[in-house]
Amino acid sequence: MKIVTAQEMRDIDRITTERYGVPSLTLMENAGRAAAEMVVENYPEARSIAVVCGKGNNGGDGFVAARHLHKMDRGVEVLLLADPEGLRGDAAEMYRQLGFAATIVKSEETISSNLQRAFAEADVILDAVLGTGFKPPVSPLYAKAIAAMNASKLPIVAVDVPSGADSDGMQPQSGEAIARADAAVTFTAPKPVHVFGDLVRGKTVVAPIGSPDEAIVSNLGLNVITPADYAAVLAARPLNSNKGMYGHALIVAGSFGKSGAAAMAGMACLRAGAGLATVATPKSVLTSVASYAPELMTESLAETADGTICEAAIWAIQELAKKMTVLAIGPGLTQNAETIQVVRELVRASEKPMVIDADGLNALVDQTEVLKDAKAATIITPHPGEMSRLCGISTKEVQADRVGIAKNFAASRYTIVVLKGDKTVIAAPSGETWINCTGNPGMATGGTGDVLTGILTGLLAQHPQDPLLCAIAAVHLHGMAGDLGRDRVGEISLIATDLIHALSGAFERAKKSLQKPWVPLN
Ligand SMILES: NC(=O)C1=CN([C@@H]2O[C@H](COP(=O)(O)OP(=O)(O)OC[C@H]3O[C@@H](n4cnc5c(N)ncnc54)[C@H](OP(=O)(O)O)[C@@H]3O)[C@@H](O)[C@H]2O)[C@@H](O)CC1
Ligand SMILES: [K+]
Repeated sequence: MKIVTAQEMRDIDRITTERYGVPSLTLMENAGRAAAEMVVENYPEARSIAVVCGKGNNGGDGFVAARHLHKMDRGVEVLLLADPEGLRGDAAEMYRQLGFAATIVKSEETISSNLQRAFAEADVILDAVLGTGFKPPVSPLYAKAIAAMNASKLPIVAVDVPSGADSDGMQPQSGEAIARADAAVTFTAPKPVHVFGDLVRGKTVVAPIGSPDEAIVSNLGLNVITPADYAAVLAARPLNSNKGMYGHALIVAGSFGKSGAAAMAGMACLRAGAGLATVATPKSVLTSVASYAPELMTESLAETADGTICEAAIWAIQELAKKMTVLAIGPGLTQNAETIQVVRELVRASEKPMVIDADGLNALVDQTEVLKDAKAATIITPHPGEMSRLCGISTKEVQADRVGIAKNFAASRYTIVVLKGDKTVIAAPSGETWINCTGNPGMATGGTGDVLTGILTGLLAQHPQDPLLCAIAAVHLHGMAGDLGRDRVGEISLIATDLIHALSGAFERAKKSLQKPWVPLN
């Protein structure tokens, strides 16, 4: 789904009205109704809602939401931070249609006490003070309203953007003049703040309000991953399926002391739906990898004195690869000099799509040109530290421009880059760029990268012709599995195998969300 700027959103709304004949009042009606429905769905127990409205169209959405909440038998108090005579256009019309009296709160002296009084009787606040039309700094009256909302203990649902936030901001935002938000409902398409702002603690959803897909254009060149973007990966299988239809993945991984990385990648690959998964691993660790799960096939490789894959194994791996649909290389390999040579040779010679991770990437430092000459599609999955080594810059520099660095590398090395971390960036050689919003800090634990490699390889085994589709699906589902695992065991206790166990739930959640009118970003 495209990310659009505030100005692009205004253009989209205008074009929807002018070219497609959808009245702007209808857009506002749909937006406000979606906001009301979001409140009821997220807080079904809430009986009383305080709707705080500014004087622009964001406030207009608030009036519509208030009318619908009232119809849904909720107690509603509208707090209008302006003179009703000052309302214009659609907002003025929706104010007329409200059907009950609003509380006018426009004095700086009394606003705090007025809002406190209203919030004492409410269960939820709907924040419709400022949306995409906000120009900093926040006026003193609105600042007091935002401070009162933030000081309350109530959950806050943001209409469009949290009030006081910069819709177009590409970095995390914070500050007293920005409303905190526990959920947000935005319209038509997300704005940069919804993806990069780190302002909404819970769910952010995008509600379609009437703009056709053709009207949604953006020059930002950034997309956020939603299940609809990888629906092909979620499709039901034909009844006459056999395992040969879903690919055979070869995962070259593991070393003495790091058999778990190989096992986890293999199991995640199977759970992602690969028809068959074979883990090729040094001879001395084969038994521990194989004992992890009976479904996993294993191949024993010649090894160095340190228990890592040795150069003599290259021929065997290449022979194995001939029978495979896709390859993954990297988890738990170590940086043994001989093992590095194995990686370089495999990447150079592979004729099958390939996922390269972890020590597979470390082996390519100063050798990244080899990616450019690869015979088949490659997907690399570096964390910021690995990316910094590949690019020869500091991790800080990588983190300061994650999108730019990933895009440049993808375009210059003809590889798909999955730059991991909070808001994983996926960049394709074509310039197409995606951002992921699923996942949580609990996933900062050993092995979650191996699980991602496994999921990605498993999807690639099934869709070897579309590596970008597999990359966006794998990253989104991996984050979702992390969220489901977190919900079960908590952020602190989450470990990588929890993600493997939660992967089936992630598939189900993604499939279910295809049926819903609102598109969840996280
Ligand atoms: N057809 C559409 O367009 C649709 C739009 N939709 C909705 O409209 C929203 C955008 O509406 P918008 O453009 O009216 O801007 P909005 O966010 O309400 O803020 C502007 C108001 O705030 C004021 N203001 C500005 N800065 C300020 C400050 N620092 N401190 C204090 N005040 C400040 C500014 O005052 P002014 O500067 O004009 O005096 C003006 O009154 C969008 O987010 C979505 O929710 C949906 O209904 C779908 C259809
Ligand atoms: K708002």
